[in-house]
Amino acid sequence: MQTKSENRCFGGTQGVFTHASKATGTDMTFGLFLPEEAATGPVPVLWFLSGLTCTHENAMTKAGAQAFAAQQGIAVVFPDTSPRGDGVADDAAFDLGQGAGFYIDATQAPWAPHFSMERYITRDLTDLLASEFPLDMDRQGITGHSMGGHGALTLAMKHPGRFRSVSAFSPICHPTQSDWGRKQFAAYLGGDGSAHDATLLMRDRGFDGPVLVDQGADDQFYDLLNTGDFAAACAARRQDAQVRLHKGYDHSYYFIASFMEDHVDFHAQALYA
Ligand SMILES: N[C@@H](CCC(=O)N[C@@H](CSC=O)C(=O)NCC(=O)O)C(=O)O
Repeated sequence: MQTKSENRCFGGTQGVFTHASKATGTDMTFGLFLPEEAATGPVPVLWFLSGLTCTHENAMTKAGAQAFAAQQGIAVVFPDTSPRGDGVADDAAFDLGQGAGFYIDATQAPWAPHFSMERYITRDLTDLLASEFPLDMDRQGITGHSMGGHGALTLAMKHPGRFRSVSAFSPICHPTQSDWGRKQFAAYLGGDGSAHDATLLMRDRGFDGPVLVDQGADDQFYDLLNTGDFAAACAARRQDAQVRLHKGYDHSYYFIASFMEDHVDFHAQALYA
């Protein structure tokens, strides 16, 4: 692992690191905010999975999570959204290929050799964080935005027992019924992505912990997200969940930053219970 940068931030440190990943077969970059408390012992960790076109940097610099994470004594990890590089497959469209890994493991050419983002997050980066940083991996929460909200909800339900709490900002909630999902599952998996659909996972499995979803009512991508389907699946399952619609807010990081405090506090409540 290589340290790319470290900056003092709200009494803690915002770092950026690169490491070789077996899952992707590439070097990967991530950001990690460590609060002051990490100097004296392991702290809980909150994952932030970013959306289409993002690197590790968007949420790290625009979401405003560090101030609230510092107040709660929680670390925040900001992974990249896909493998990258000249030898890695890509597509001209912004919603496929580099910057659009969808947090699944591709099985189809040309994506399969490098696009294993579920394995990257849940094995490689998890193992690295546990071995290199003062993090309490028994206390993990996960959140994300849009494609990253899909990643947070689906990884939480597909890996029971790993995350104590899950939240999402403007998540892609029902990708098998959306152009943000069908196209990518067809390319990466060669077909149906039902096993990676938050609404279907909620209907069939649910989550053993609290769920929080925030959605802007004036989101320009609203029709691609299907928030109502996820809310209905939560209701049918009687899931411990809040799904909130906020008038006037769009899909941007201004929306995320506006509700970040609520999300960090929501996770802190579960992580310190
Ligand atoms: N370029 C695209 C829109 C891309 C976009 O809005 N990406 C969002 C995530 S969308 C779902 O995953 C994002 O987070 N962008 C980065 C940012 O810093 O805002 C288009 O033109 O439609």
